[in-house]
Amino acid sequence: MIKVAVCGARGKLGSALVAGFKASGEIDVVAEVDFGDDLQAITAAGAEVIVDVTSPDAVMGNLEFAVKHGIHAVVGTTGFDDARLEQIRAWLGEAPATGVLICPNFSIGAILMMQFAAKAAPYFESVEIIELHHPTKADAPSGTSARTAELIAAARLAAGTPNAPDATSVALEGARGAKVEGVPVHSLRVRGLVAHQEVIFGSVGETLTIRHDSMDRSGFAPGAIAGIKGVRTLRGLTVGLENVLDL
Ligand SMILES: NC(=O)C1=CN([C@@H]2O[C@H](COP(=O)(O)OP(=O)(O)OC[C@H]3O[C@@H](n4cnc5c(N)ncnc54)[C@H](OP(=O)(O)O)[C@@H]3O)[C@@H](O)[C@H]2O)C=CC1
Ligand SMILES: O=C(O)C1=N[C@H](C(=O)O)C[C@H](O)C1
Repeated sequence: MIKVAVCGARGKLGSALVAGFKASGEIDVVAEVDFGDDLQAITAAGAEVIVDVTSPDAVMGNLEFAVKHGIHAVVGTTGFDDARLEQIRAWLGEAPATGVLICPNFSIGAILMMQFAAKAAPYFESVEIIELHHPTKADAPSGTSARTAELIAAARLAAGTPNAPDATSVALEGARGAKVEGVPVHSLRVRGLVAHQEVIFGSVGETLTIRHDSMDRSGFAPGAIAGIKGVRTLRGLTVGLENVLDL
């Protein structure tokens, strides 16, 4: 049994993960921490790994605590940028035996969707992403869509794929989405949705749409467990659950 503390344990994702971890028989949830709770509960319980699923406002403080105490961290919280990643690397420089694994998406299906999108990316002229989420989400675009755009852009750059055609010369602000590494990302926030994404590719005469749907947050638990197992062998900062999966 791996001793795990969950930060954000009473949230939508956190409560689903705690239930999944307890049902797995592989994870011992030794601390369930939420807003206002003392982080010392994590060290007192002897946690080997912290799973952070809080908010963009809270996650950096929790990670600083984890790294300072030499506790590995698996991060489901989104809203990261280069400056935040650089800060985490700096903390980890002082804790060379500790690993932090940032997972913009824990769902195995979403990881495969991103991999398939990266594979398809050089073969089409156009690519745009639509991400659809519940309206209580803090960050836009989603961490998954930003990561997908980065993977697509890297694959197109490596293959020498030209920029996508776009004749737009007059547009309302936001009409063409947010550009992440040059890939337009369109964010929808709709009551009733959980987490969904479409990557739409096109060339003359054909399109390819790759879609993933999270219907229930229980679907995030198996990937989070793989992250917990994997992070114990990692050192430093790793971005992407695919790095600990045998895909
Ligand atoms: N990687 C993945 O696969 C997924 C990632 N996410 C990401 O996970 C994060 C959480 O999402 P979701 O569960 O929907 O959000 P919720 O708001 O439902 O849950 C967040 C929880 O964290 C608590 N919290 C806030 N600050 C702290 C703190 N300092 N210490 C401990 N707990 C704190 C909140 O408390 P309070 O409500 O009192 O503020 C709340 O209970 C988001 O960043 C989201 O994008 C979500 C789903 C999947
Ligand atoms: O906030 C959510 O709900 C989700 N957040 C993650 C993201 O920003 O990509 C993962 C998933 O899409 C659910």
